[in-house]
Amino acid sequence: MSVTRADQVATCSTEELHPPEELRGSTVVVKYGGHAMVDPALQRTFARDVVELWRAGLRPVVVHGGGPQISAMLDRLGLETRFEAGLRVTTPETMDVVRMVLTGRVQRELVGHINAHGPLAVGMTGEDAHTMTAVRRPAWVDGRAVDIGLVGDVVDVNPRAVRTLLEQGHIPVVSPVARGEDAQVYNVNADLAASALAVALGAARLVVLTDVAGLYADWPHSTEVIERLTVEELAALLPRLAAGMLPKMEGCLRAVRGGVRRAHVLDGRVPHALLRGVLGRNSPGTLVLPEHGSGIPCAGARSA
Ligand SMILES: Nc1ncnc2c1ncn2[C@@H]1O[C@H](COP(=O)(O)OP(=O)(O)O)[C@@H](O)[C@H]1O
Ligand SMILES: CC(=O)N[C@@H](CCC(=O)OP(=O)(O)O)C(=O)O
Repeated sequence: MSVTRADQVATCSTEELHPPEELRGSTVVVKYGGHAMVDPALQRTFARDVVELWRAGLRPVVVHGGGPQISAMLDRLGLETRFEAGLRVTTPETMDVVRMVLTGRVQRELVGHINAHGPLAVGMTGEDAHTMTAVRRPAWVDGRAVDIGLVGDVVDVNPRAVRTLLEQGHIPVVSPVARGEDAQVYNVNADLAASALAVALGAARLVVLTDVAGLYADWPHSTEVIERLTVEELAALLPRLAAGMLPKMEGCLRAVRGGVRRAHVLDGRVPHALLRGVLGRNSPGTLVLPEHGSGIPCAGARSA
């Protein structure tokens, strides 16, 4: 599988990895998952890649996760961690911790790593300038709606603040917290927040960095990665997906259906996966494409 080839990007620069013409000036939304932030060195490499994309003339927007970091803090505080269908059951007490860890810690660290290269990154949350409006959502478990507390689904995005930052040459780093019409603050899954923002910004790409090589065709029994699939194929597969991949692939589906030209799930543990995924020609991972017939899930699978 192409993980070894992805490693080779460590030696590449944007001189060697030119953005395709159609990507110049385009917005690329990058979702950086908490599980991919495995060590500070990798986070610094990620930040450098984001800056390389910016230098190559693209307009990157980072939406970060932090699920494992939130769970670790809840554990330290003696609070329970529980997920339903890949979404955290969020009490008001949990919400305080979610907000504190995401915007007070994870976002600050990423902004710091990017700004080691210049005054580029500006951190914000979906609450700021009413960028994301959410409504309370249940989790669907075995066809049944389960109350999971203060979890929100983004129903409206006002991209003005993010656009202004992009126009001024900044790199927005967005925490997945949103405000409701009821002024309640909601915990939003980062994959779904990234997807909603990508659609509202008219992004050319949604890139999702996680801790696996892509969408496995038969997880957890095999590590065969589905290379590419269409939205129709993904919609058919979605009900069979397990937690973790469920919100991620739902986010990819919503993004491509909403006009994003491609969504790409990549292994964020591989150094420079982002640069290779956006600028390289034969990137590993799983691609979700709009056109019918551009991929067949299992026939397009390869082993990790
Ligand atoms: N079909 C699948 N293919 C790959 N990973 C899967 C699949 N189904 C469930 N998973 C799980 O989803 C996880 C990635 O989601 P998650 O833990 O939420 O990561 P992140 O922090 O990047 O959002 C993987 O580590 C794996 O355990
Ligand atoms: C509702 C919900 O589940 N929210 C997520 C928000 C963070 C997130 O999505 O982080 P990852 O991308 O690292 O999983 C949570 O509380 O964990």
